[in-house]
Amino acid sequence: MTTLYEQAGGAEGMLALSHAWHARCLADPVAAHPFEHPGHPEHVERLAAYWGEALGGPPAYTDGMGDEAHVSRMHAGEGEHAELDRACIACFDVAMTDVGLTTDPLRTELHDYFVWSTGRLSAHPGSADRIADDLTVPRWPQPG
Ligand code: HEM
Repeated sequence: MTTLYEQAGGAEGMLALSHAWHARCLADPVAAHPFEHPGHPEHVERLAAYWGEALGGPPAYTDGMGDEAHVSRMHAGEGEHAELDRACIACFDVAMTDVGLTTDPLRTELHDYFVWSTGRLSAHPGSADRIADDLTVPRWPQPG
């Protein structure tokens, strides 16, 4: 079976989508602020590696960049932010169009992955204290 990673253009496709999402967030009045502070200089590349791994590509993220506990903790403790989540999801949909991911079922699969992940990463609004060390990068589609 061809993975979503391959269908979306492999490493190059992930990088293009990550760039497009980041640019769309920065241009959005609601989604911009988390990304305006100076962050990791290779944020876009790291995000692309993570998405690729989650969508069936090689373990480019966990092979030296980080792990799921790190990603979960990075997004935890920010309080409730449903409006921000909706804005980031809308930016993701526009970013897919920007990079030519316009056909179904691929587009819907990627959208569903992003919505699901946003929900998971918003699950610890209070603090990162209860996030375990041994989490694995969740794959999409989920088995079963
Ligand atoms: C409401 C939506 C989201 C917001 C506001 C958000 C915000 C952020 C911020 C501020 C960073 C740090 C950027 C930097 O270092 O410059 C980050 C990093 C990251 N985010 Fe998100 N994020 C969101 C959704 C997601 C989703 C849905 C995923 C995965 C499917 C994800 C995966 C990651 C990864 C892998 C990193 C990089 C970790 C590293 O540097 O090792 N994020 N995010």
